[in-house]
Amino acid sequence: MTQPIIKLEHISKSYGHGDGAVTVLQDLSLSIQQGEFTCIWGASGSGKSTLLNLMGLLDRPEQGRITIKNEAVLGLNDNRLADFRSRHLGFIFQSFNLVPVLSAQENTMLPLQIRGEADNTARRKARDLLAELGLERHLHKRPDEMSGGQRQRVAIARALIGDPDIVLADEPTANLDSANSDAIILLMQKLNQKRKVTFLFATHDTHLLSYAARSIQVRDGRIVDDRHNTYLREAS
Ligand SMILES: Nc1ncnc2c1ncn2[C@@H]1O[C@H](COP(=O)(O)OP(=O)(O)OP(=O)(O)O)[C@@H](O)[C@H]1O
Repeated sequence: MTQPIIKLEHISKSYGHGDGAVTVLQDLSLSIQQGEFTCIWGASGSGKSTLLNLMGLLDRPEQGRITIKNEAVLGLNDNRLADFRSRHLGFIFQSFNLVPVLSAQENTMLPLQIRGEADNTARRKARDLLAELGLERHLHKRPDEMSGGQRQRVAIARALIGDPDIVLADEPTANLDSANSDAIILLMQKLNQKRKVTFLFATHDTHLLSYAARSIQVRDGRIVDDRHNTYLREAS
């Protein structure tokens, strides 16, 4: 088997200090292969967001090793960590996290502008990607002029615009109705297959498990089940 794109080894994470400390993840180890489409699921409070935040380098564990793309990332200082994150990782959040005063196109091009890419190149790439996601008629709309499903598509475009190796999505469908939830997961699945981007999404919605090639169940900060899905639901 090839080297995993993400490797967590004996990770522990707690919040708070002293007597008030709560251990959320305990001695957790996990490997994700390049190109996998994985769902992390479990009840509210089981530790899914904490796990995703550690893999996304948004937080650090007290113990353990994290290796992403062969880099021992916990050894990086904050600047190099931020640089690694912007080059290799994309994020999608349940509340979309779009900038309210910017259009769909401007929201999408933001990560490229932060990287210093020329404005007209960033604008063109954002337009092409939004068109690929079916939003060609909404380029100039602000988030409050779009539906929840459309906003989440813009958020997906923003996560993908920088060509990340890995996209991490925390409850990406929590604010969507069930038809839009299915459509968003199918879109992520299609992008995973077409672009070979590694996708991980966290959910408490077991209905979405059938779309994931691999599902990992977390309970009380531990992995209690990890399986590959042989009857994958795909777009027809
Ligand atoms: N910043 C924090 N400070 C203190 N406790 C926290 C913090 N973040 C999370 N926790 C606690 O850690 C545990 C795991 O939380 P986490 O958000 O990872 O779970 P989750 O499975 O993603 O839940 P949800 O589906 O509700 O988002 C919970 O008991 C939560 O209360």
